[in-house]
This record gives sequence, C-alpha cells and structure tokens, in this order.
Amino acid sequence: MSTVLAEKITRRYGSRTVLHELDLAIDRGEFVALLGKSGCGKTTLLRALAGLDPVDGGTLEVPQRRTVVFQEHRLLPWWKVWRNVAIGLPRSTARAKAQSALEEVGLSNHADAWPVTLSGGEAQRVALARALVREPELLLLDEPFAALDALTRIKMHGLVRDLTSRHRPAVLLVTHDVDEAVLLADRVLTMREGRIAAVHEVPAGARERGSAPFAALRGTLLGELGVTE
Ligand SMILES: Nc1ncnc2c1ncn2[C@@H]1O[C@H](COP(=O)(O)OP(=O)(O)OP(=O)(O)O)[C@@H](O)[C@H]1O
Repeated sequence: MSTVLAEKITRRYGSRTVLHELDLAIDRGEFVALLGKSGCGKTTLLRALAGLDPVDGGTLEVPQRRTVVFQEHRLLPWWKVWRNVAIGLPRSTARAKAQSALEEVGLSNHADAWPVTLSGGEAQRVALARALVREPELLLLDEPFAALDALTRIKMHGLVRDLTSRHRPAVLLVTHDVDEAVLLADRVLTMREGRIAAVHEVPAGARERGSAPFAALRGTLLGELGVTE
C-alpha cells in the first residue's frame, strides 16, 4: 500500500490545464525527486499533495501526517528557535521534542536563539527539524536548498539523506538541480506540461558525484530537460 496515491489528477487554472490526468505513487521510505522546466506544474503537484490546493479531477490519497519545507524557511521571527520547531506540539513534551529534533540537525545549541541570528543554512536546518518533529509520513520538499550557497547545499544533502533514511517518510522533492535529484532520490521523475514524461530508477552507484552511473543519469536527465552542456 503506497503512502501517496494519485490517480488521474487534474488541475486547471481557468481554461488552462496545469496537471493532466497525472498518476503518482510513493511508498513509505521512498524518496522521489521531480524535475522539469519552469512552469511545467511541479509546485502545483506538490501543493495538491500538501492539501494546500484542491484538484479538479481524479483521486488523491495522502496521509494526514504530512509536512512541507519551502525554499524560504518561514520561521516566525518573534519566537525563539525551539518554539518554532515545537509549533503545535503538546505543551508537556514540546521543549524536549524540539530539543531532540534540533540535535538531529546539529543545532541543539541554538534552541534559545532568535531566527534573525541564524544563517540561511541554519534556518533551513531548523525548518527541517520543525518538519521532522511531527514524524510525517509524507515529507514534501519544495526547492528547500535553492537559496543556499553551493557548499551549504552539499552539507544539506548529506543531512537530508541521513534524516530521511532514519525517519523513512515518503519524500517528494521538487528541484531544478539535476545533481541534487540524482544524489538524493531513489526515483527521479521528469515532468513536461503537466504530465510525468519519464521515470528513472536511480542505481545505487549513481549516488556518488562523479561516478560513471551518476554522469550517465545526469546526462540523460539534462537531455530530457533540453539542457546542453
Ligand atoms: N494561482 C495560479 N493561478 C493561475 N495560474 C497559475 C497559478 N499557479 C500556477 N499557475 C500556472 O500553472 C503553471 C504551473 O505552475 P507551477 O508553479 O506548478 O510550475 P513549476 O513547474 O513549479 O515552475 P517553477 O519551476 O518555475 O517553480 C504555470 O504556468 C503557472 O503560471
């Protein structure tokens, strides 16, 4: 039984169809990355799975426990870091749970800091802690590393790999970064004009940047996206 099951989902904006009878299944513990040109419908699909936007047709099954990490951290500036992580948790366990989630992302010593004092990478780590503290069955990542510098992004990839293999939610990552998709995902989907255009299982050997399987899959994906190097 899949954690996410979308069958023939359709989404329209006025007369324009942005998702065309799209099918998608993601199992527990499976990491799926979604690539596609700007405007092809990636965020629309993610928002539908998050329950932030309705669909106009088809059926969609998603778990109740789902969280989204966006490109911008969306921390509340008037609350300390730990309170941001603990939003919505029962009072009695909030602090302890937030503390342990912050430990997992390497920020236990920032629990009492204000969000404004954090670097971009730290703030995204807090956003990840806030997502994971709820033990989601579905984790939706909408270009969460796009605004980070290259070195911080690489560190975040390692962290996300560790966290998702430990917690094993179903994951959908929307990204423009082909390398990121190959390094993190079990399966990479490319999307074109509201449809899934191709599905690629990522061979284990491809998870190493610079390896031959990595380069091969990267080349295929760039070709599908119409990018020439
Ligand atoms: N609220 C809206 N009203 C009307 N059209 C919309 C709305 N949201 C998105 N669209 C249109 O739907 C299409 C798909 O948008 P979406 O944001 O899903 O694309 P995307 O693949 O995530 O793009 P990007 O990579 O640039 O973020 C776009 O053409 C966009 O203009």
